[in-house]
Amino acid sequence: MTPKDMMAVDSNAEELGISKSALMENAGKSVADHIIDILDPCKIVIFAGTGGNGGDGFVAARHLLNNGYNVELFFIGRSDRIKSHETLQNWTAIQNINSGLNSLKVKTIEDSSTLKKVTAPVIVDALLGTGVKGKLREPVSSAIDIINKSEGIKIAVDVPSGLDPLTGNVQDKAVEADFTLTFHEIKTGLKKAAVRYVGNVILYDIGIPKEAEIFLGKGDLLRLKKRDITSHKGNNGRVLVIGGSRDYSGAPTLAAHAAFKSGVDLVHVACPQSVALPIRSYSPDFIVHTLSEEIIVEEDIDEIVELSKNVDSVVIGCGMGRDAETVTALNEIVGEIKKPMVIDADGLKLLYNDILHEIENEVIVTPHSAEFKVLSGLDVPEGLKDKMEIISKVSNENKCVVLLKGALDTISNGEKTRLNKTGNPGMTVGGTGDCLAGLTGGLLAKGHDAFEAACLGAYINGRAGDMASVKYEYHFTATDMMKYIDDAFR
Ligand SMILES: NC(=O)C1=CN([C@@H]2O[C@H](COP(=O)(O)OP(=O)(O)OC[C@H]3O[C@@H](n4cnc5c(N)ncnc54)[C@H](O)[C@@H]3O)[C@@H](O)[C@H]2O)[C@@H](O)CC1
Ligand SMILES: [K+]
Repeated sequence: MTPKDMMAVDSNAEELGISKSALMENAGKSVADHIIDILDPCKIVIFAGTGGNGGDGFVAARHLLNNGYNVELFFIGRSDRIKSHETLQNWTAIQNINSGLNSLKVKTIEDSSTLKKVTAPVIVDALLGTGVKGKLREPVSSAIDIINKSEGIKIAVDVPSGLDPLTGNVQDKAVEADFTLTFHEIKTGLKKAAVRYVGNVILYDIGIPKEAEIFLGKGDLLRLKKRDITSHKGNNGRVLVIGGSRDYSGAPTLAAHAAFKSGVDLVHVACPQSVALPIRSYSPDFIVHTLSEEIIVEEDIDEIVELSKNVDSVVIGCGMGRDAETVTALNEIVGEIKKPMVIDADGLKLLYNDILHEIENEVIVTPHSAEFKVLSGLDVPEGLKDKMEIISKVSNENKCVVLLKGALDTISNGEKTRLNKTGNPGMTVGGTGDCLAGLTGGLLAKGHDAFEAACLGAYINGRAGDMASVKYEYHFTATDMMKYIDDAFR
C-alpha cells in the first residue's frame, strides 16, 4: 500500500462515515495496547511530530496514562504547524490533561539543541509517518538522532521516522526501531526496508472497512496529477481520437471534447472526410485530420499510426461504424499503435478476439454488458463478487484494464478490482460512453496508469452525470453532462 493509497483510503473511510479521528484513536490505542502487553507500568518517552503520526503519539500517551504508565512527551515542532484537525484535537486533549494530577510531563521542543539523550524502558517514535517529504528538517532531524542514541526499546509508529514509506530507502537517517507498529496495511516501504530500521513489523487493524478500498470515493481524487505551473503546451497531455463514420460525427466529437475537459493540452481527431466538417465546426480547439473515405479504411492506417506518434494516448472506436473495411483497419491500427489506448464502443465490437493480449502498451476497454459479452463470450453475472471475479479474469486473460460500465461500474487490471457508484439512470442517454472514453483517454495522456485512469474516469464521468441530474433530473444530454466535468474534478 502506497502513502497515496493510504490517503485515499483514509478519505474514503471518512466519506463512508468512519472519521479520521476514529482512525487516529484506534491507531494510537493499538500502540498503547502493544506496550501494555509487553511491559508493566513504567516510564514511557514519546517523541511526537506535528502531523498525523504525532497525533497517534498523543493518543497513545492518553491511553498509557490511563493504565498507570508515566509518560514523558516531547512535542517536536511548533503547535501552529499542526495542520490536521484530528492531530490538533489530540494536542488540545494533551494540554487539557496536563494537569499535574497524573504522571504526564510535556515538553515542546522547537530548538533541537535543547534535546538530550533519554533512558527509558520504551521510547516511542511518533515523529514522521507516511507524510514525510524531502530532506529531514530540524528539529525532527536531531530528534531522530536522539532516539537512536537513547537507551530503551524503540517503537516506531506506522513507519520509522526518516524512512521512505514507499521505497523503504533512508535518504539521510532514520529511527532504528525494535518494533514498527503499522496500521491497516503494511506500507510497501516497510517490506523493502532494511530490518535494522523496522525491527519486528506488527500490523494493526484500525477500523477501515474493505469498502473504503474497493469503492471509489472522493479520496481517490487525491491521485489526480497536479498541473505543473512551469508546464508549456503539450506537457499536460495530447490525445488522438480515432472514430466517426458517415452517420456518426457526434461520438468522436463528444470523446474529443471530454478529453479536453480532462485538462489535456491538445486533442487531435482522425475521422473520415464524411464527418470532418461537422467535427471541425463544433470546436476550433480540435485538430482534425481528414481521412480518405466515408468510413475508416485500410489506406488510412499509415496516416493514423503516424499521427499516434505525436500524442500521449489514443481513444479509438467512437462512432466508427462496422463496415468490413473498418474492421480490418481497426485491428491493424490497434496492433500497430504503441501508445496507451482506450478502445470503446464499435472498436470493441470489431476486435478480433485474440488481439488484445498481443498488445504490449496499456489498453483500457470500456464495454457495457452487451459489448462485454461480444468481447469475452461471457454474460455479466448478477452477484457483485461474481461480477468482480469475472471482470478480473477477463482483464487478466486479455492483459488489459476492463472498465465494465453499468449502474455500478466494475474496473479491473487483473490484480485489483474496484467498483464505482457514481452515475445515475439519466446516463443511459447516448454519448455518455463517448464522454467516458474521452475523459479516460485524457487521464491516460496526463500520465495516469491505465487502472488509475479507468477508475478516475469512471468516477468523474459519473459524478458529472450526478451533477447534471441535479439540474436536469433524467433529461440531460451528454453535451449537458460535459459542462459538469470540471466541477466533478474539483
Ligand atoms: N492515513 C490514515 O489512514 C491514518 C494515518 N494515521 C497517521 O498519520 C500519519 C500520516 O500523517 P501525515 O500525512 O500528517 O504525515 P506525517 O505525520 O507522517 O508527517 C507530516 C508532518 O511531518 C512534517 N514533515 C514532513 N516531512 C518532513 C521532513 N522531511 N522533515 C521534518 N518534518 C517533516 C510535516 O510538516 C507534517 O507536519 C500516518 O503515518 C499514521 O501514523 C493514523 O492516524 C491512522 C489513520
Ligand atoms: K514514526
